[in-house]
Amino acid sequence: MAIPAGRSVVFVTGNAKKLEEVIQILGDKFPYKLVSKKIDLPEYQGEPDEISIQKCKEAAKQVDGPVIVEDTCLCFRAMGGLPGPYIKWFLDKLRPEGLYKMLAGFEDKSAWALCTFAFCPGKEEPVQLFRGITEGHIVEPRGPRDFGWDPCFQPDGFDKTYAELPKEVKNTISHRYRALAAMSEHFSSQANDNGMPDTKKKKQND
Ligand SMILES: O=c1nc[nH]c2c1ncn2[C@H]1C[C@H](O)[C@@H](COP(=O)(O)OP(=O)(O)OP(=O)(O)O)O1
Ligand SMILES: [Mg+2]
Repeated sequence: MAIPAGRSVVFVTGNAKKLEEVIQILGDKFPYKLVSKKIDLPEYQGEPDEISIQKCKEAAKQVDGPVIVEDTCLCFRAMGGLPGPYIKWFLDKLRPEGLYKMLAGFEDKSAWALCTFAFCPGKEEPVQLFRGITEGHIVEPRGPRDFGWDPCFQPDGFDKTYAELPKEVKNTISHRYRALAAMSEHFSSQANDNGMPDTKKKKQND
């Protein structure tokens, strides 16, 4: 579903750190103006895709226009993917230390972070999903405490936790970066199809 180029899209989130990363990652790569709106949407239950669709439909209803929402899961392999979408409550009660201790009885400390962006052009319209996954391990917390479970997630290929990594590094390998790359790519090619200049096509025709 296309929206006219130059139009704005509302990113609905109650999480200021999420918003900060989205702005840093997108830079000027996104063809629409992103306007943020702080609404604490309900924490739905179910499979990640279904949660993101419900969350996005509710946002579109409240905003009554094009919206984007995002939902983040932290999934422990030894626990069949849990806490997954319920990580917010686990983090809230257990802090990163407790998340690490949850895996004490398991040899497998591997985990993946899943980010799902959902876009809906307006209420009663279908929702489109864009996903990003980063694999890693749950470790004893290290690094600054300014963003959620970052201190206890160490992405594969690094000896630092998300919290210890410079923001510029996290933002080029993260679950959020990957999901945003998929979404940006989709909208950029769509913007091109809608008459915006496409340098590649032009060159081929020259
Ligand atoms: O990159 C991240 N690094 C560390 N922690 C993170 C990250 N991304 C989300 N988080 C935390 C926030 C919340 O405790 C839970 C996801 O829950 P989630 O519902 O997606 O976020 P939220 O309720 O804070 O904001 P929103 O209003 O967009 O739903 O994991
Ligand atoms: Mg939430």
